[in-house]
Amino acid sequence: MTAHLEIRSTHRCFSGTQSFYQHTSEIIGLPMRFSVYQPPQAQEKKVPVLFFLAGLTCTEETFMIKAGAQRVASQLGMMLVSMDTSPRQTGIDGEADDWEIGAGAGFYLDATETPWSSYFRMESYVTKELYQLILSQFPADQERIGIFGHSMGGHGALTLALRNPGLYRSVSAFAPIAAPLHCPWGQKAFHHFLGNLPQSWREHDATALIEAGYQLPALLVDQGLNDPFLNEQLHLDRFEAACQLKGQPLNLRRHEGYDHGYYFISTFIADHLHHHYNQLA
Ligand SMILES: N[C@@H](CCC(=O)N[C@@H](CS)C(=O)NCC(=O)O)C(=O)O
Repeated sequence: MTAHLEIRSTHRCFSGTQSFYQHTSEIIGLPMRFSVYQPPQAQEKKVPVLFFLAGLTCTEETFMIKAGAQRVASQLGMMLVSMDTSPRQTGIDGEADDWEIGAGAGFYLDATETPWSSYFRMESYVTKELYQLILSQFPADQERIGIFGHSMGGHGALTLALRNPGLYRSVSAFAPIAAPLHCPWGQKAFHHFLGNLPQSWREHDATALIEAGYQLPALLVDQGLNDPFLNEQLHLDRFEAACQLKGQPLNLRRHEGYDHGYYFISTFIADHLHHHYNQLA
């Protein structure tokens, strides 16, 4: 069955097309929004696809507006897909009251705890429904699909790729929440969404998954050293140590002076697109 897509807006961009969509998600049970950049090459053939998972407080627009990724995506012929960071207007009490949990903060996992479990199923949404929708309704090359993300979305990119071997053939991250078991953002999200089950927390922690023997394609991770969240929330040192221990290839680049935001991301976005392009070749 072909899902009905409402086109909210569409724009010519670097000879390709930037569009914003809404559809009724079967997995979430509510309308969801996502965005797609189709490079000019997509008019003639199937192209590689990169899913970008954004961070706390972001929407399906943030990456497309702020990262400046379309110029290089147009040159390389890569499709870009981004999605909202959570279900919205679920009716769950207090859903939008706290920017660290709930609306804008779905953490790319399937909640098992009430009341969140009724709607907050971002892992299944991203890895199953949206993935299949992009393959079935866009000129996407199913052999060349990658994933990347920022902060909460960096955590999402790493964990979804780790938990679904073979689904994404290239992976990278900007300032990811790399060991959520050990930081306030992660502990709060896991407590609300997964309850107090230590094993299920470990199954959504990139560092713990690497320690448990899960593997990824060669990784690129960029991190600003002027990022106010680095020490308390991101814990890249733990992730780096796990990768070294397990022989996981990791190119972790630490950049003096850069902070957590999209000025940092836009500076290094071209390197990420080239990383994915080469991995997917
Ligand atoms: N709202 C938070 C900041 C949240 C934040 O930094 N979000 C990051 C992702 S974790 C982001 O990408 N924000 C959107 C933006 O920079 O445009 C605060 O005021 O401290």
